[in-house]
Amino acid sequence: MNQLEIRNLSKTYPNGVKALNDISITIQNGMFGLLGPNGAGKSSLMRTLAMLQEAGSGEILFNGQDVQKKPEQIRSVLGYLPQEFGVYPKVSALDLLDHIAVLKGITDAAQRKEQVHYLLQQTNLYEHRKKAVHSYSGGMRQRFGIAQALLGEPKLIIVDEPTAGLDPEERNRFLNLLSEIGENIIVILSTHLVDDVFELCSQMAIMNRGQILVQGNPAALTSSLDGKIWAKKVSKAELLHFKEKLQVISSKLIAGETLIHAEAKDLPDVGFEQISPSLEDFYFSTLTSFQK
Ligand SMILES: Nc1ncnc2c1ncn2[C@@H]1O[C@H](COP(=O)(O)OP(=O)(O)OP(=O)(O)O)[C@@H](O)[C@H]1O
Repeated sequence: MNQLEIRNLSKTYPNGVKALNDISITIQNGMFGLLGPNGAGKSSLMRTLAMLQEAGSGEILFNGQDVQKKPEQIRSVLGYLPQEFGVYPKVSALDLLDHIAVLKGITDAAQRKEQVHYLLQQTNLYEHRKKAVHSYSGGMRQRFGIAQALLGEPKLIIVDEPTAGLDPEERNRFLNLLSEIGENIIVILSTHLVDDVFELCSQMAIMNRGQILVQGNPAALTSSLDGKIWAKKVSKAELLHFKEKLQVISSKLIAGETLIHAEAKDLPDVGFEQISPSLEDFYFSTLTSFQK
């Protein structure tokens, strides 16, 4: 079992933005989802864990080893798929993967060939291996991103917003691939897509303004709201009224009508219907109570 321990991690950028504010969390094998709105600090945490930037203070331990004191030890067991993978040169997936494998220190040619071929197959890119990566679709590029992150058999994979811009079929294929990988290593998935976390992750945390607000198992966190979520379709005027009067956690336009979800122990008002909570309700409930 691998273990990543983050202790009292803080990071302030030179412009004064405190992107990480005393974060402590322990993560073990499996898929770990990190949810939070734009600007919450997810990417800052991912980049710090991937050792692309230094933390201001705090400790990161991987399997008991202090990562910041011995960065080369974690680099050798780390795979990282950034939010934007940059521009690909006009070379084939096969050649590019082979080249990245060399950079990752896999110097034995036979071993490299075996790993590159295996990963192209695992990510369903084998038949497209001779095509240039820059000609790939968004989903294929993301799968290529995972193939390169998996080179060197890492024990920790960090994936930042991987399904943004993918169509539903490509998204499914990508998520299935991630969940296969997540069985034996730690996979940290940073996203603002609540569904991705619910479908895939056994553990999760919600982050906002540089802090971890809550962590746990997605289904258990969701059921902590059992009996407390109420829904009603409302007009614009009613929306304002209810926002003042009740703990409205979300409002959504559905087929031209506004559907609100409110959190309350008992029936909040006439016309509200009790519904089973979703992880999205838990997410909005957490963010709403934090903002108050
Ligand atoms: N290099 C930087 N210099 C200064 N401020 C930064 C830098 N990178 C991020 N920030 C700021 O730090 C805060 C956290 O940003 P971060 O990108 O980590 O959030 P995020 O949760 O990943 O958001 P998003 O989903 O939009 O990527 C934001 O206020 C952002 O503007």
